[in-house]
Amino acid sequence: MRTTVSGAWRLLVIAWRANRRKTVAATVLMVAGTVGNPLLALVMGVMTDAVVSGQVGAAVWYGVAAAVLTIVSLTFAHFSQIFYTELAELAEIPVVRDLILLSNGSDGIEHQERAEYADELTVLQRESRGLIGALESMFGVLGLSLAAVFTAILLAGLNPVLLLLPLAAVPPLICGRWAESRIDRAKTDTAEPTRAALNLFRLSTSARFAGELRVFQLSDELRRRHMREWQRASRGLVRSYGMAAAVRTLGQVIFGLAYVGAVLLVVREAITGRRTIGDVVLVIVLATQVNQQVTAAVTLLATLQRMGSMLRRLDFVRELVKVDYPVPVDQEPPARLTSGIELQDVDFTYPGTGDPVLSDVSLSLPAGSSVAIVGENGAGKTTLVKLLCGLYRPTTGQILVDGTDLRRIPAESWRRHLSAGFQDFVRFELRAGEVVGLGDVSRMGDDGAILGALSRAQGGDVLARLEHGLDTQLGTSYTEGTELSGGQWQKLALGRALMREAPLLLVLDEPTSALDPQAEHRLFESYAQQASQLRSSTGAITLFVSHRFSTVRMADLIIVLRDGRVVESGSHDELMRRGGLYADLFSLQAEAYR
Ligand SMILES: Nc1ncnc2c1ncn2[C@@H]1O[C@H](COP(=O)(O)OP(=O)(O)OP(=O)(O)O)[C@@H](O)[C@H]1O
Repeated sequence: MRTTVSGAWRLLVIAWRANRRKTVAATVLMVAGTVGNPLLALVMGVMTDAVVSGQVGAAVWYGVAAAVLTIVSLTFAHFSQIFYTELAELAEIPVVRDLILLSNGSDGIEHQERAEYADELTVLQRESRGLIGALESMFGVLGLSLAAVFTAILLAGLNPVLLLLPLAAVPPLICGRWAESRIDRAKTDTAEPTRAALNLFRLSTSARFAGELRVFQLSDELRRRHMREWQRASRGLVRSYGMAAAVRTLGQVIFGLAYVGAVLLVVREAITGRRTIGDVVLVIVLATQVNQQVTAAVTLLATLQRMGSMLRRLDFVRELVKVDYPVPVDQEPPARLTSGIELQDVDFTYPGTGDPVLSDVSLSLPAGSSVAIVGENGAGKTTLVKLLCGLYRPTTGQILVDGTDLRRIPAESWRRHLSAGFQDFVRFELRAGEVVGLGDVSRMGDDGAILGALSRAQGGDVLARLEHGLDTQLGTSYTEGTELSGGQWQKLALGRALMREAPLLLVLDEPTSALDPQAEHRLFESYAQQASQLRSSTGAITLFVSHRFSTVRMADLIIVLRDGRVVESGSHDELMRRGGLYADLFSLQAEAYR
């Protein structure tokens, strides 16, 4: 019950914040519409008595009143609907905004690895569309509560025993609530197969994967898997819907028996002359209305309960993404790096997994240096990059930025001083200028800055081929959209990474994997020039991950990772002289290119 009441209250607050005038109008119309019903029953009762006793004039007036009340009941609820549908559209915005913020607005991304978070988010995304129905229910319940009070007063006036009639409404209510919780539980239990099925659906319908799916003839296999997951989810849901329907029917049957009893009671009193025919009409109409009120209340309360659960889920996810800060977050990043970034005895294990991915990593990245990280697949390179970006926190050990624990620097501030290009970059389907400009939102409209970043990213050739230059709409989601090759998309992503001209740390995690070796080489040469300027202005560190040793050798410091541990570090010449893993890998690749 608490979920329903608090859900209704929160909905009212959401509606009020969305638009006060419309909230008041919707409430007044809805209340007037529903309260008209019990009044109509009263008028019909007295009208019947007037007819029976031959008072023609009074009977006509009562008839007119009954007609007016009927029109009010029928139309006001309808007009109210116009207001709350509009309200719901407005109210949905903050809820959706909350969902987006919860998915992407938190400091780290640990929570996104957690299954319970993903499950809750799946249900939330599905349920958030139910806001229109929920607002309707909230106003409906408001009107029904008032109507129920009126009805109870009228019934008590006839015979206090009839007050038991609204009480008979309790079993259907309890049954309805139980049914709704059962459905809610089933939704949580089936969130995982639902998510898997949706992912498979997206995979099967996205143009991006179409080529691979065709070549490997995977469409049947994906369809089979999709069907299996969907059936797994549906089985659980259908079972719960069936049980819920049976229990709801049981509640209605109990009420039906009470209804018949109430009518018989007043009919018997009328036969003995203690009640008028009008009273019989009144009780028949009122009892019918109580039945309608109860049926409506069960449905409306179920919707409200569902929305209450959704809002509670939102709170749960909000709690989940909250980071507890073991140290005070009270430092700002330096304006320029003087000593650099140091990792001290850093261990890291992904949340929910057992094996450490990084162990005992101690490193010093000097201010103004370019650093390359190399290692085999799965060695932990990307993980190290994510720790430096503050997307995860070390499980033990610490990262110091010019001597300050990174945990003491607010994530927001640190990110303002970072820039990054990732291997799995995002293909934003926007205008070309925006795709690059997103790297520094404050200068998104600055074509000069965008062109500068693109030229540093060696992306001038991509722009030259676009019909409307920076204004070209990209992506296949648009009729007019131009599709780019993987390497062209990557050059724009690189441009995005180079939009911020004075970051303290620039991270390039295999940002050139889709480029040919010459393009990658040219890019890093050009970047090396820029880096030397940055070195003197901000002491920036450039950290890049690459499997191409012709690029790696240009770095001031090369770090070699193996199984999450640093096995070697030094300049190219030092590492070659040492003749260890780096020298082996370098020679192997040089051989292959010969
Ligand atoms: N989100 C995650 N949750 C759990 N384990 C993960 C996650 N991401 C990576 N791992 C594991 O951490 C290890 C290191 O992965 P990481 O991506 O850091 O390697 P990498 O050196 O960048 O590899 P590659 O060269 O293939 O990109 C791998 O064993 C991987 O399975």
